Amino acid sequence: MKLLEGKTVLVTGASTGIGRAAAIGAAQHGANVAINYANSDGPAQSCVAAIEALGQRAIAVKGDVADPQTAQDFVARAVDAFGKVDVMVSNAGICPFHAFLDMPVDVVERTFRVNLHGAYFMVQAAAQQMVKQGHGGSIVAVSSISALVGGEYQTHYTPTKAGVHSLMQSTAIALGKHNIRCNSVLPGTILTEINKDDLADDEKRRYMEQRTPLGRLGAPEDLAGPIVFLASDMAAYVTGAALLVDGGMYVNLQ
Ligand SMILES: NC(=O)C1=CN([C@@H]2O[C@H](COP(=O)(O)OP(=O)(O)OC[C@H]3O[C@@H](n4cnc5c(N)ncnc54)[C@H](O)[C@@H]3O)[C@@H](O)[C@H]2O)C=CC1
Ligand SMILES: C[C@H](O)[C@@H]1OC(=O)[C@H](O)[C@@H]1O
Repeated sequence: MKLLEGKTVLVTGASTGIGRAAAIGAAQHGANVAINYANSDGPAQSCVAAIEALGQRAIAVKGDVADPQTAQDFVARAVDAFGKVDVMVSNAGICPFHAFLDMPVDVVERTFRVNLHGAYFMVQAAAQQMVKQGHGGSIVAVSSISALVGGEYQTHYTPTKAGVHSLMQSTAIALGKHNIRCNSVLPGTILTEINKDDLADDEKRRYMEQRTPLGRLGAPEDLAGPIVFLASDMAAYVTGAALLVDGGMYVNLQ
């Protein structure tokens, strides 16, 4: 069964990792997909090609989500290409691991701007378009297990993920009257570019694996199903929710 047949899905930060898996997962479920990306064109074009190989349409739009204008441009380009916006997956994020006491100001500010401001303006731009269209929509934000627990080298990052989770709770209220649902996914530790260096430390990686009741760290594709579900009408009465996708890591105290 295809859960997103005929829908237009937008995904930010979709040239790699969880965003790419979500974009391809949406296409596997019948959606046309617009992806936002920040850096090199090659990975974004590869994602577009993977979607087209599934028989769906795709566009890639370059832009830094920290700039509010990027959100307006991304939504406008998606509407030009596909006529509407049904789903926004706000995924783009950074996590430059760093100790707290000597954290550089520019690292804090950039992390806040990309992860939290970026999500805010993307969600707002998508919601403005959905309200104009008048037939509801679904917004899924990629928050984190880090919205619920801390990290010694993530003092600038975990507040942004708590903020994204909180943003979905408040926008669920603000947008419910328009039948726009807002939910977040809270991934645990997923093997992607964002933590490649951090998990190159074998001891740390083994520790994280051992903390996970399912016995392995996650793959980007582990997020595709939960994101597609929340985006789809299968979740028609789900809004303001946060879905942990962490192999059980959060509940594993001892
Ligand atoms: N990998 C993990 O263990 C977890 C990741 N997350 C979140 O998942 C999301 C995706 O990250 P991953 O797939 O893991 O890593 P990733 O590094 O593969 O993906 C992040 C994407 O965001 C893009 N991006 C970064 N800054 C951007 C900007 N200013 N404008 C537009 N795009 C930008 C990157 O180019 C990249 O494609 C992030 O929000 C991250 O915080 C949440 C929990 C766990
Ligand atoms: C980047 C980290 O490995 C990852 O990011 C998160 O949000 C998780 O909590 C992991 O720490």
